[in-house]
Amino acid sequence: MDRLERTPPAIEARGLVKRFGGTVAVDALELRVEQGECMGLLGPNGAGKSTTLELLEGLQRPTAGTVRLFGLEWGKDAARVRARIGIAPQETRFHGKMTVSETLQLFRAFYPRGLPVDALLQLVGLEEKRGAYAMNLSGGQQHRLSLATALAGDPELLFLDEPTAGLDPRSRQALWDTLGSLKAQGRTVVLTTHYLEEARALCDRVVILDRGRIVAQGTPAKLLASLGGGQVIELVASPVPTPEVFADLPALRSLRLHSAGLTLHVAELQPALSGLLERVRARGLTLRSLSTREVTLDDVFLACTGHGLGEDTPS
Ligand SMILES: Nc1ncnc2c1ncn2[C@@H]1O[C@H](COP(=O)(O)OP(=O)(O)OP(=O)(O)O)[C@@H](O)[C@H]1O
Repeated sequence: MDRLERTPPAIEARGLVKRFGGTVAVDALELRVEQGECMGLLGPNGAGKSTTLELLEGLQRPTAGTVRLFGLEWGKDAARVRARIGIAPQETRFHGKMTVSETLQLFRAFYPRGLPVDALLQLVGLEEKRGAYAMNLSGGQQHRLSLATALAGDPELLFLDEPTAGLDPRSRQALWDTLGSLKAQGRTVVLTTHYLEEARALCDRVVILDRGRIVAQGTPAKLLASLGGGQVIELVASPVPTPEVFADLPALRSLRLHSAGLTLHVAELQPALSGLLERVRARGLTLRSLSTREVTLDDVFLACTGHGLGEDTPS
């Protein structure tokens, strides 16, 4: 028996499909997450991230396909699977008249084994709020409490649906630190996010979904490298230049005309910028704005799908 047979993956989904009437939310998804891995699901609104998560969590039944967690199937071994996972949904409503500590005692009681309330409070940095009513916590503290409830059963596998949505940068960084230490403890983490920096900071692997399908996956570094690195130039000029004006630009990799102007992906900045300014002058164009930046995961997404991560899935 080889090592992989003895250590089943934390998650193995085969041919996963979820339909809601005529909408195919998840479309023939194949997914494997190794134990100890942190995997991020990225995609625009409506891409199927939450539905995928809920299928993996056993909260929804797939229309077709199978989900195995640690080699166990939801249909056959639900109790054993449930004891090994923790779920922090996109929104958690806590009982307003229960304190943080009482809330955690309640969640802890759902599991035959797990972490003591004090350890949970410490893990998420809520020790000082143990006596506060859950309804009086700030947004960031509520996210922390949600994470603590997901940790109550000391899970090996954590599912987090947009764990830092709506948080200010400081609270987000604090939660990233907590998630970093949970990863360091060897827990497997699957999270959905709209924040590219979050995926870069936390995830060993990123899966980009669009219309329920995987359009790209790999380490954040590998995904960025798939575009060949380089830089992006954003340009607005009047009159609006046609793409042909820059088609023979030195070091040009790709070019896209959109409502806000032109986006050019270039291998090297200096020759591209010199060539660009020459063409602007030669055509008598007036530059309205010009900026450059590193290639981001959004550019990878754009290259895969033709639309941006910040946009809704086109219907
Ligand atoms: N219970 C449901 N009934 C009908 N359609 C649904 C249901 N849940 C999800 N959908 C549809 O399935 C598709 C995928 O939705 P899902 O919530 O999984 O996307 P998402 O990527 O998580 O989006 P967001 O980033 O906005 O949370 C969407 O078209 C959505 O309208």
